[in-house]
Parts: sequence; structure tokens; C-alpha cells
Amino acid sequence: MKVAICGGGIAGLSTAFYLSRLIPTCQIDLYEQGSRLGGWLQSVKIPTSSSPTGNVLFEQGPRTLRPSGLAGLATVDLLKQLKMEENIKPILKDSPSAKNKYIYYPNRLNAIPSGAFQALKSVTQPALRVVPFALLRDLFQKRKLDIEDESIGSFMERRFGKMFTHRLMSSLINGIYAGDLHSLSLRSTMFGFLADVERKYGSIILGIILASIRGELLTEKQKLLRASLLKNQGTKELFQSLRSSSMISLENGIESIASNLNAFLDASSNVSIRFNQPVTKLALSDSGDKIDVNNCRYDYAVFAMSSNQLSQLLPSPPMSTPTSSVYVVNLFYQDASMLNHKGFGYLVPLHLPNNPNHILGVVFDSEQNNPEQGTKLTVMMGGSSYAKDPKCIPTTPDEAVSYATEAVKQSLGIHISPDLANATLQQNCIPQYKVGHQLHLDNVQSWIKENLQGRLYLTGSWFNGVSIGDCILNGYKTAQEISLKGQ
Ligand SMILES: Cc1cc2nc3c(=O)[nH]c(=O)nc-3n(C[C@H](O)[C@H](O)[C@H](O)COP(=O)(O)OP(=O)(O)OC[C@H]3O[C@@H](n4cnc5c(N)ncnc54)[C@H](O)[C@@H]3O)c2cc1C
Ligand SMILES: C=Cc1c2[nH]c(c1C)Cc1[nH]c(c(CCC(=O)O)c1C)Cc1[nH]c(c(C)c1CCC(=O)O)Cc1[nH]c(c(C)c1C=C)C2
Repeated sequence: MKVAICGGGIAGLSTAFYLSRLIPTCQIDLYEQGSRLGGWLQSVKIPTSSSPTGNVLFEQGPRTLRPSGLAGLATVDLLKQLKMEENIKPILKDSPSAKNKYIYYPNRLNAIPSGAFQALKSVTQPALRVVPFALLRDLFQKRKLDIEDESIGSFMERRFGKMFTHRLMSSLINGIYAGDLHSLSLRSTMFGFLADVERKYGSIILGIILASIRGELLTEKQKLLRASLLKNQGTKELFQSLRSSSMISLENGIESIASNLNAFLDASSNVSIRFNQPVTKLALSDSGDKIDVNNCRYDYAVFAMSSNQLSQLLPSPPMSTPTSSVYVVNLFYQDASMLNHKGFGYLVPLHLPNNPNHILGVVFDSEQNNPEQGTKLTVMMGGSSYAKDPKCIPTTPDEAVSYATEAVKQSLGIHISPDLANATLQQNCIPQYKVGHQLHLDNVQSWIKENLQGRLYLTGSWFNGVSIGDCILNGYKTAQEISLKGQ
């Protein structure tokens, strides 16, 4: 069997990894347009005399992984299979870094409630005084059954009211999708399960409690995937050992997953990584029983690139997915006591008055037991504002750094310049699943089944979930499906 994998990000790499182990005789060609692997996984170590380690590790993209849920289990399995368990830096659920997430509104930090008691205490914070009433409101809202999909904003306003939606939910959506919750699909984002909870139980609050007790948050297919991943005793033990962690980061940076995958695949006799080879052709072969990628013939192909590129390569129903861009500014201060607030960081609501530099949020990286000591922050800017008006994108990294230092001066009272700064514009980095995304995806999948004999698989952040865990889980799932075809 021969399989082509298009795209060398975490989605393509994890698919190649699992496939090479499930079918050791399968010849796998991984096509990557660039000279590096990992895609948005970008960890950099910058030399500096300001830190006792002689350098500072900055994440220019993702920094945390979720070790819980099905996507979390797939992440843990991959880390275990790559023998990376020693590199895991758990962030414990009861640590300030996990418990304390803030919203900056209108000009102060407000702690986001992390549980029922915290939710009641929100009345003491002007910006979040609405939270207890919003949760109460949900108990009396009627369910809406005549709707296939709607925006996150529309759903949340209907259930919890405008104020809660604007202040809390819009901030959370900034911190995950860097997007506008009034454009994003509820069904296709990580909140999709709430639509099923409402349909079954009416109230979201009560429904989540009941569904969790009854173990109903997983579908039958997901339960089979879960059982398959838990067959590996080492994975099961590592997954259980991380139950007290809300997030994990990695000692040498998130990009080390890609480096380890690269090393594993490089050493696999049945895998060939084709660097600097962009996929420019995708079609069913003349014989009708194979798929051609760049004029090479394969039994199957896995597409782990953008849906917009898919529409350019195939005459399938168009699937143009908007994106958001984020300017990621890493700041490092030698002084370890710059932060008065302990926690993961803060987010900013959409349309915050007086947010001229389009700040999305700030991550307090140094709160995650970093060896560099000092104070490390990541300021993220952009999102839907950059999409609406590209002229507001900083024209140079120095300009971005100046906006970021202004933001931390205003919000965190940090008046000195950073000892080290690094700014990266991540353009079109987070796909924005608009309302109807799943319907478009189903149409494309049907076209593939009809016109390509189902020999093309779609995976990665453009299709089934933007988190690293989603990409790994879908890579595992895709490899399993292909291996079943080969039997
Ligand atoms: C700033 C930022 C912060 C984030 N934070 C988190 C976080 O904390 N936790 C989390 O879980 N997720 C986070 N994410 C999301 C996550 O990092 C991404 O969704 C995920 O890495 C996407 O992986 P992918 O393989 O689907 O796509 P990509 O990483 O985009 O990889 C696609 C690959 O395909 C290659 N390619 C493109 N076109 C072609 C072509 N024609 N031929 C061959 N190769 C091609 C590209 O070069 C690239 O290597 C964050 C993302 C960003 C941008
Ligand atoms: C401020 C901007 C951003 C921050 N992180 C991201 C942006 C755009 C990107 C991002 N962060 C996470 C994911 C994965 C989502 C998922 O499906 O797991 C992505 C794409 C992780 C994450 N970040 C926050 C939450 C609640 C989550 C998901 C759950 C988890 O992993 O715990 C919130 C959050 N993000 C940022 C900050 C400062 C923040 C909260 C204070 C940075």
C-alpha cells in the first residue's frame, strides 16, 4: 500500500506516525512545502545574558496542551509513544496558573470564575457581576430545536444574555480562536456539544452536570476511539497520572513534538519526508483506482493543509474558510517579581472600549515553572480586527513590541522596557469555522466519496478542530481508517 500525506504540520506528522506503526509495510510519502516541519508549532530559544540559563525559550505559536478529554488522551498517547513523558511540565488544576484566568475590563483585571462558588463570588467584581444571574437565566430558557447551526454569540446570548456573552464568552473566543463569536459556528467549535446538551436537557448548566454523571459527553464512535487508545498500558497510566493537571507544557517547547516526530519518521524505513515539495496536483488516476499527488500514484492521500488550497486543487464544492491573524509578542524581564497577579493570563472582550492596538490577551508564561527565572509574558494582538482592517497590523516587529509594552504598562503596571523581546506575525493562523462549516465539510466529503472513491482523507485544523489535541486525535483516527481499508 502507498499513502501520500500532504502537509507537515502536527496533523500530517501525527497521521504519518500512527500509519507507519499500524501498517509497517505501507510506503508513506509526506509532502511539506517548506524546509521545516511542525507548522504553527514554533518554539525558539534566544541567547541572552539576562537569564541564568543563557537563553530564553519563547513560544511563537501554541504553548499548552490539554491532557484531558479524548483529544487530551490522544495527545498523551503520542507523547508516550515518542517517549516524551519526562519532558511534560504539568500545570496542576489547583495551581494559580490553572485556576486564575482574568478578563481585562474596562481597565482592570477581573478573575474568571473557575467553579460554582467562584461564580457566585463574581458579584464582587463589577465586570463579572452578571455571571450568577446569567447562569440562573439559563435554567429558565426554552430549548430551540428548529436550528441546525448558529453562531456561538447567538447561542450564548439566547441562553445567558448579552452582557455575559459580551464580557466573558467573547473574551474566551478571543483566547482560543482569536475570532468574533458572532461569526463562529457553535456546532463546529469546541462548544459544539452544548447544542446537544440543550436539545436533550434544555438547561445547559443542569445538562452538563447530568451528561457528565451519565457519561453522555462522548458519542459511541468516540467511546471506541477512547477504548482503542487506552489499550496501551503506558498511555493509560500516564493519562491517569495527569488527571490532576489542567494543562501541560513541554520542557523544550511545544515544537519538540514535531522534532521528535521528525526523528521517528526519519528512522522509519517506510517513510519518506519530501521537504520543499509543495502539493500542486491532486486527482483520481486515469485507471480510476488510485490517487495522484504531484504525478505520483498512491492508494490513498491524507490532506492536512488548508481548505482554501483544497478548493484550488480539486473541483469539489468550494469550502472557503476565513482565518484570523495574530501578532505574537514575547517579552522577558530579568526581574522575576514584575507580576502582581498569579495566573495563566488575561483575555480582553471583543470591542473593548480603548483597545487601539487590538490586544487579544496576555499569557503569564513565567507562571508555568520556567527555568529562566525572570518574568516572561506573551502578548497576542489582532484577531477579527486585523481581518476587518489589515491597515491596523503593525508594519514592523518593533512597532508590535511597542504596542505590547504599552499594553502591559496599562494592564499590569510594568513601566520598564523588556530585557528581551521577540515579535512574530502569524498570518492566517487560526481557521474561523463560520456557521454552516459542518454542512460544507459534509458536502466536500460526499464529493470525495463519489469522485475519488473515498481515497482522500481530510484532517487538521482546517476541518475538525483547531487544538493540537484535535489534530493528533484526527491523525490517529485517519490512520486507523486507512489501516482497516488495507486489510
Ligand atoms: C498563535 C497560536 C497559538 C495557539 N495556541 C494553541 C494552544 O495553546 N493549544 C493548542 O492546542 N492549539 C493552539 N494553537 C492551534 C494549533 O497550533 C494549530 O491549530 C495546529 O498547530 C494546526 O496544525 P495543522 O497541522 O492542522 O496545520 P499547520 O500547522 O498549518 O500545518 C500545515 C503544514 O502544511 C504545509 N503546507 C501548506 N501548503 C502546502 C502545500 N501546498 N504542499 C505541502 N505542504 C504544504 C505548511 O507548510 C505546514 O507545515 C495555536 C495556534 C496559533 C497560531
Ligand atoms: C489571547 C490569544 C490566544 C491565546 N491562546 C490562543 C489565542 C488566540 C490560541 C489557543 N489557545 C488554546 C487553544 C486550543 C483550544 C482548544 O480547543 O483546546 C488555541 C487555538 C488553549 C486555550 N487557551 C485558553 C483556553 C481556555 C484554552 C482551551 C482550554 C485549555 O487548553 O485550557 C484561554 C487563553 N488563551 C490565551 C490566554 C491569555 C487565555 C486565558 C487567559 C492566549
